[in-house]
Amino acid sequence: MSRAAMEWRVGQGEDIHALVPGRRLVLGGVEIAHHSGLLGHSDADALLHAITDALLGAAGLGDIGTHFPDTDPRFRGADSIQLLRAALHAVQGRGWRVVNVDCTVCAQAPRLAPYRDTMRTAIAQALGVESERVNVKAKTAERLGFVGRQEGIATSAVCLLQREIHAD
Ligand SMILES: Nc1ccn([C@@H]2O[C@H](COP(=O)(O)O)[C@@H](O)[C@H]2O)c(=O)n1
Ligand SMILES: C[C@@]1(CO)OP(=O)(O)OP(=O)(O)OC[C@H]1O
Repeated sequence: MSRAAMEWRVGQGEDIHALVPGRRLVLGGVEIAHHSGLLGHSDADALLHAITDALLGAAGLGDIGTHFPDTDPRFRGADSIQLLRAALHAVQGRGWRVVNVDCTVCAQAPRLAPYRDTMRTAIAQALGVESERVNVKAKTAERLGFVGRQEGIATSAVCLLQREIHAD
């Protein structure tokens, strides 16, 4: 008879994109009203990219650029929710389920607090988990550095995965 036990893995992700006029600002799968948006090959959703890397990292599956290269025209203008779902599919294929995700957006502006619950819901839906397993935080950079000058936005995320292992 085999005995079931659990194993856990933690993963971490980060991302930085430049803020430029004439682009949409999309964070956590949510479009945010602002005079500038993030520059990138995809929709440049830096929050979802950090979460995608955290998931892939926890499962030992490399990083977002390996799975979705920015030289591939299929990902030009891509909806990062779809990239996150594809990464989740790969992670789930190895038997992992998401325990929780915590993430931070470092942006001098705009104020993100009004969007936090919508982002949380969108991320949880993409991951197929209850919203209470996802947490979204926002920080300014106290006007310091490239984030403080509103030249870019930086993000970070951690993710915990869990799976059953069978010991004979
Ligand atoms: N873009 C942002 C940045 C911050 N917030 C909220 O303000 C709080 C204080 O931020 P500090 O950087 O001064 O520590 C932070 O905890 C967030 O709730 C925000 O909404 N949008
Ligand atoms: C998402 C991808 C693919 O379109 O491109 P970007 O939107 O430029 O994002 P980045 O975080 O620089 O790298 C991951 C990519 O390969």
